[in-house]
Amino acid sequence: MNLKTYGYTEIEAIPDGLISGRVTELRRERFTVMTERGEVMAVLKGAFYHSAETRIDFPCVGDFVLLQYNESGDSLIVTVLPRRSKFSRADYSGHAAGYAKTVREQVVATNFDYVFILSSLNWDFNVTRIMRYLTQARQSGGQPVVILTKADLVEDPYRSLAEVTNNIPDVPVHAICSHTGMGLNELNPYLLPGKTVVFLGMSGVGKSSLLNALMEQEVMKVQDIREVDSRGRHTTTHRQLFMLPSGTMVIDTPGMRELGLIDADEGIRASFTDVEKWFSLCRFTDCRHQAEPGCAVLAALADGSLLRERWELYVAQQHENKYVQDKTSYLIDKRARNKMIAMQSKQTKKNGGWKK
Ligand SMILES: Nc1nc2c(ncn2[C@@H]2O[C@H](COP(=O)(O)OP(=O)(O)OP(=O)(O)O)[C@@H](O)[C@H]2O)c(=O)[nH]1
Ligand SMILES: [Zn+2]
Repeated sequence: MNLKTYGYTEIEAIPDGLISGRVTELRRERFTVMTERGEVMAVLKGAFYHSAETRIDFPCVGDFVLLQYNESGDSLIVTVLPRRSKFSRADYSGHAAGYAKTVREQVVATNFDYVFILSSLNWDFNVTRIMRYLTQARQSGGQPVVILTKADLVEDPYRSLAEVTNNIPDVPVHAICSHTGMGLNELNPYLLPGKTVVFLGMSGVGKSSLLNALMEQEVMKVQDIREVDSRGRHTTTHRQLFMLPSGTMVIDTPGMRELGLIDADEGIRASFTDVEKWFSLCRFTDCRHQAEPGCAVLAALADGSLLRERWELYVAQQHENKYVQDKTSYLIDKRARNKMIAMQSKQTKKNGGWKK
């Protein structure tokens, strides 16, 4: 096995006794690592737990690492090599978002080349949301590509496609259908050997379906969603870095999926300083900029110093933000609930199982 297949570029010198590898899976504290000697199981060297300042320093799926190879047991990961791109999410450690004492950063995927921003062409289609993801994608260090899914569900996918292109002319946009294979060949230029892709997008947009289509087999269970409310359910297999027949890798971690819901508040703020600067000039500090007397926003709109389209885009983004936040807290609650169920069933097992 040549690790170059996995996108590895040699660093200057690997210290004696160590070999390099790429993390393909992470379950609790155990790692599956692809190395030149094949796939190995590994754990972190103890020093990690003492020296790592935050969880950012811990390896995650996609990372290139150096490890002490162990023929008869778990190998030991000693170093994480520098990352060229990464996605991280806030780690609320099981607390509700508002109550978490310390929100730590947790890295969920690294060393990818492309970020496929998936957005469904069904009724849920929303350019503003795509732009939010774009902000996130750009911050990650990967190259964004917008993919409009479920092209079979609309009469004219190219109208929406044009709408996206008009708003973000510098990013490639493709319309696809994972069921019929329509448009999939347009993705070939990105799907090169040794390259790595991550998918970013709301639950139910068709990430699993696209992965299955590209794998040319079902590796990820797709469950029916009700198109009415677009809520999808997925059962993730445990593999997290997939090797496509084309030699391209796709990283699909649970964390990456949650990221599809996380608030890109900062990104929005940074791109709307021209709008938010008016807020401090309103007479009331809690001004909602709707009909309040002395509202600087309304005045700026009236005299043209703030463009109406700009204001509407801002309001739309805020709206979307709220929706995403609600969905995020739903997920956090769900995670906490699952944890509790797991703990309870562990306890039940300890006590000799369910009484018949
Ligand atoms: N009509 C149509 N439906 C699709 C297409 N791709 C996916 N779907 C459907 O959309 C639903 C959700 O698809 P998934 O692939 O599970 O979506 P996901 O993004 O993985 O969702 P999560 O696992 O919740 O993150 C399923 O019912 C799919 O059959 C498509 O190209 N056309
Ligand atoms: Zn105001």
